[in-house]
Amino acid sequence: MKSSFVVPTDLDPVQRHPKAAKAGERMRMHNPMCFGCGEESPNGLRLEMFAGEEFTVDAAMRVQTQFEGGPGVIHGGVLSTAFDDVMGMVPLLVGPSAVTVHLEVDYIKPIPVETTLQFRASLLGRQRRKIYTEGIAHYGDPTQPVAVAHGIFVTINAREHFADHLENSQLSDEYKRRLSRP
Ligand SMILES: CCCCCCCCCCCC(=O)SCCNC(=O)CCNC(=O)[C@H](O)C(C)(C)COP(=O)(O)OP(=O)(O)OC[C@H]1O[C@@H](n2cnc3c(N)ncnc32)[C@H](O)[C@@H]1OP(=O)(O)O
Repeated sequence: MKSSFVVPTDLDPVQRHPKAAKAGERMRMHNPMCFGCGEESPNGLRLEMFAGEEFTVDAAMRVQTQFEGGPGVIHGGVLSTAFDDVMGMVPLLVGPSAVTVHLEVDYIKPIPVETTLQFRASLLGRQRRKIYTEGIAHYGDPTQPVAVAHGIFVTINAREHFADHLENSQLSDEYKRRLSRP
């Protein structure tokens, strides 16, 4: 079944945040311990994200043998994790931190292990705190996606949102210093 994801028509205007990464620049990790993009996450995907033109984010992921789900092909949950993280960087082009409230994936073709997937995430629109995004994954030809995802991210006040959970972070001391309540 194809996606039933609906973007509202009464969207708010958006502008690229003046401090957002420029096209071609690597985007900053939101958390070094993030399973998706954190450079210090011991077993994470370690995705490197690059800002694209307008409101797009690009990333590549080698499908390691340990990502196997069905015999010889990627696990669907690993793919959705990658989508979540790549699309989760789109709000940072607009400005605010945001977290996933809705994520859906259409799996179009089996994706063999030991291939390299290219991701492109795009902003579909913003309405109040909701940021609507789309992601595609392909092997090199964006017109032939092997999977397509849609996600809604809701902006948060990171200091408040994570305040009760900092103790659990693998970087708890660092976060308590940066984000704890005054
Ligand atoms: C250090 C830097 C870190 C930076 C952090 C960067 C992280 C990126 C990492 C990757 C992303 C993740 O994995 S994030 C991890 C997974 N996600 C989460 O843990 C989020 C859990 N959910 C929540 O905590 C909560 O639902 C919040 C805070 C997001 C929203 O709650 P709230 O503040 O009470 O707001 P609420 O009124 O409910 O919702 C606001 C608007 O969103 C809509 N909305 C809410 N849920 C949904 C939904 N499922 N589908 C559609 N729409 C929804 C509401 O209708 C409303 O629209 P309207 O009334 O305006 O029409």
